[in-house]
Amino acid sequence: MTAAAALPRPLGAYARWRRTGDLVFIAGVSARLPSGEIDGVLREGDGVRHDVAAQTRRVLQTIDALVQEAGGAGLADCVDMQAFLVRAEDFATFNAAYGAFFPGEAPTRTTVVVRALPHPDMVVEIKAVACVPVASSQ
Ligand SMILES: O=C(O)C/C=C/C(=O)C(=O)O
Repeated sequence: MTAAAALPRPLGAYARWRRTGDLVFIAGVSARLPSGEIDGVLREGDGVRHDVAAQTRRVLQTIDALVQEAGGAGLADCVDMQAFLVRAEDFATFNAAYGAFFPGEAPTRTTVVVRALPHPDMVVEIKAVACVPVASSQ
């Protein structure tokens, strides 16, 4: 399976990524799977629990694949991230899951808490900017 086939489709009229010069802009990514299901959603009886660590890992794996689709190496090319959380109390868990992906130099990052994301089962979304020199992506 190619990386492109394993990626979720956009939910609307936007590109998953766009390049301008050496910069690749990655549209906001959630834990949505190519099947349309959302990772990290645990149904328990009548209730539902959202695993922010699982969602964060899935989001970063998807960003990694998108950077590769754009011709880059993956997450290591990311220079900036903006993260959106639905619950401020998820920050520590989110931060730990996120940090495991960047043991060395990390991108700049801004995290904000929002009232809601496009689907009620999404608790984290991240958008990214990667630097992928044109010469290295051809
Ligand atoms: O791709 C996702 O699952 C996240 C969705 C984002 C949007 O639809 C959007 O930011 O407009």
